[in-house]
Parts: sequence; C-alpha cells; structure tokens
Amino acid sequence: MSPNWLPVADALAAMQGQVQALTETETVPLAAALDRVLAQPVYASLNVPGYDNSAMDGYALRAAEAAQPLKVVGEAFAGHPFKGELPAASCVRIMTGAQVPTGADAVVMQENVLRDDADIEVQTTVTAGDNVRLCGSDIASGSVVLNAGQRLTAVHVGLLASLGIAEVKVVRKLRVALFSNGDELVVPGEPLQHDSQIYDSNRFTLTAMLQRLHVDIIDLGHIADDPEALESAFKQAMRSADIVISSAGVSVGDADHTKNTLAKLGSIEFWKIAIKPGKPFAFGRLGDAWFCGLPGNPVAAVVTLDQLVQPMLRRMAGETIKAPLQLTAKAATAIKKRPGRTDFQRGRYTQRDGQLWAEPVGSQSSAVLTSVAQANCFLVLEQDRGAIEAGESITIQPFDQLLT
Ligand SMILES: Nc1nc2c(c(=O)[nH]1)N[C@H]1C(S)=C(S)[C@@H](COP(=O)(O)OP(=O)(O)OC[C@H]3O[C@@H](n4cnc5c(N)ncnc54)[C@H](O)[C@@H]3O)O[C@H]1N2
Ligand code: MOO
Repeated sequence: MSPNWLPVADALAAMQGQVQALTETETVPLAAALDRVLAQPVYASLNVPGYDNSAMDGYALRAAEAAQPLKVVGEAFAGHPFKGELPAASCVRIMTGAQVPTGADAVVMQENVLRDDADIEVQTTVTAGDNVRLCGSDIASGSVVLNAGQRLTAVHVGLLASLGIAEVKVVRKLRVALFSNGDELVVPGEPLQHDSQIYDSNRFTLTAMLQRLHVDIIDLGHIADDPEALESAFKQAMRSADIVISSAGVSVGDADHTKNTLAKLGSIEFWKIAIKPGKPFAFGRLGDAWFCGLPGNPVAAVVTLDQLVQPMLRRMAGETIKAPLQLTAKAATAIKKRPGRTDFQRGRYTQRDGQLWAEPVGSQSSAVLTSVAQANCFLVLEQDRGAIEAGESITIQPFDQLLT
C-alpha cells in the first residue's frame, strides 16, 4: 500500500476537525422548519398534555368506589370539561381526550360497564390511574424538548406544534457551489456531437444527493479541461459558497488540472484516500471556503460524496453527527477484495432465517452506475482485508437518505 493514501477514518477525522459549524442563524415558521437544523435548544413552556385527560371513551370515577353502582352525573368532552368536583358515589361519562374531572382518578372503558339509565355497574377491577393520561406525562414544562444541532424531522415539527411554538431559530442553509469538469461532457437534452462525448451525469447525481441535505446549491455547470476556465470557476465558486465541490480532474492525467488550480488559489490539505472507489479525492481550502474534489468516475463521485463529504456538510450545517448505521451480515458469495483500501462495494442485503446475508451486485467498476441503482447497501470491506469467502462475516451499510 502506498503510504500516501490516507485511511478513510483519518480523512474523516481530519475533515471533521478542520471545518466549523456555521454561526449565522435565521428564524423560520414551523411550516418551513422540516429538515432544518436547530440553532438553539427548545424548552417546553407548558406541560403536554396540559391536564389529566382520558385515554378512552367511558366513565371517569374514583377507583375506590368502582365496586359499587355509580350515578352518572354529567359529561366531559374534549374541549368541554365537566364543571366542578365529582360527587361521592358517582361518575362522569367521558370521551377520549376530555379532561378528567376533579376528584376522579380513573377511567373505565365503556365496554367494561353495564349502563342502566342514570347508573353504571363496573364489570372489571379498577386501579387508580387506569386510562388517565397525566398532565406533563409526554413533555414536562421546563424540560429540554430538542437539542441544538437536531435536524428536524416531521415528528419534531409535530412536537414543536404540540408546545404551541410557531417559529424556530435554525442555522442558515449551507451554500454549496458545484461544477463538473471535462471536455467530453454534454448537458442532457443536447445532442452528442461525436463518439467520444458523454452526458454529464455526475452533476445531476450530485445535485440530487445534495438536495437531500437541504443545502442551497450554486450550480456552475460544466467547465472545460482548461486551466483558465477552471481558475475562473474556482474564483466564482469560492466567492459565493461555504464549500465548493467539483467532479473529475483530480487524477494524474495530463488534463487533470483541478489539483494544481486548488494549490494555486488555496491549499491542498490532502489528496488520495485509501478508499475504493474514490482514491483520488482532494480536500483543501479556498479562501474562506472548503474544497472537495470528487473523482470523475460516476460511482467514485457517489461514494466520496456520501461517505467523505456528507459528514462534513452535516457538521458545517450545525448538525450533531451520528455515525452511519452499520450491520453485520454473512457474505452470501465469495467476494473479491485486495488489501490496501477500504472497499465500498455495491451490494444487496436480505434477511433469511433470522440472519442478514449480503453480496455484491453488478459490476464493481467505478464507471458503472447501474450497480449502485441495483444495490441497497454498501459492503464495507476493511482496508487490510483480502478476498472474502462465502459465509464470512462482513459489515454492511444500508443506503442512507442520499441514496434512497
Ligand atoms: N495513472 C492513473 N490513472 C488513474 C488513477 C491513478 O491513480 N493513476 N486513478 C483512477 C481513478 S481511481 C479514478 S476514480 C479516476 C479519477 O479521474 P478524474 O477525477 O481525474 O476524472 P477524469 O479522468 O476526468 O474522468 C474519469 C472518468 O469519469 C468520467 N466522467 C468525468 N466527469 C463525468 C461526469 N460529469 N459525468 C459522467 N462521467 C464523468 C470520465 O469520462 C472518465 O471516464 O482516475 C483513474 N485514473
Ligand atoms: O476511485 Mo477510482 O473510481 O477507485 O476507480
């Protein structure tokens, strides 16, 4: 193995260590809060539920009196409570969500009650607290409901609404400039002029993956393999973005100008990672912006954005980072692998007889995007590992939000 290839964990640690979370914030209404990152913790200013209420349609009563006939003295509906205290030897007809009357300490489901005009007979044993949802049992007033750094899901938005919160302070969106590089590239929709042209698929794949991260994308199109054109794209990108991402031109070919341009306008932090695919990944500084140069091979671009750039983007966006979900599976077939790089092979996992099984799918060439389309996970094969036999344990990483 070349000593210059940085292990994946070291690359991730270096990127995480260097970038900082944005400090600018904005306040957004709840309806626009989905997928934004909280800039400060949210405290509950009230109890949820705000009062003891019934979990069932039935009768509110005192558990200690449940064995005797009880007189129905009134009704309680959600939003329309029973007024006053429950008299002795009586009960209140109550609906789900209605406030439990003062004095009552349990609710009996109507299915467990015999009703005869104005009286009921309870047909079951009753304990105080039965079918009562206590005030503050979901959220206690004064408690932290969500921490700063939380990316808001639909359920988080619902929690905030349940507290009466109409707007939240979030970290401003990350600005990501993106361009692809290569004389062979043609924009989809335009005709290919000759045999050695290809469609610029990477810019569309990467844009779509970035959309899942809810960043603002500054699309600079595709740039020719020309140092001057590249320099001007770099300059435009670094003026407008927090992070600049490019595809292709990071290898050692005569038309691979990305690295030199980065060195000229900024600095290269590292280049060449022990990852397969994606080895010629470049990371550096461009003025106030960060730069990630993804390799041109379509699968390498996908893997490096997902595995190396995504955690860094999340950190810059102010998010508290979680390690990706990794599971242990058994290899369903033998798997080709050479020691030297951590492989992210495209695979499929299934569950059979209580056991996860996984195997590579399609071609493992980094030019073959269809294998990613057929896969549902990465087979994460450790750097020092060699060929794997069927039945050996392997680590899999189910595709995350960027790839599903
Ligand atoms: N002598 C060496 N050659 C190569 C090495 C190496 O270490 N030594 N590394 C190989 C690896 S690994 C990769 S990955 C590629 C990376 O190449 P570049 O990032 O410089 O990209 P290009 O050479 O321009 O293109 C590679 C490949 O990808 C296609 N491509 C480029 N852009 C797009 C796009 N926007 N959409 C779709 N496809 C794209 C391009 O046509 C090439 O086929 O270098 C190896 N070579
Ligand atoms: O990164 Mo390259 O895609 O390993 O072939």
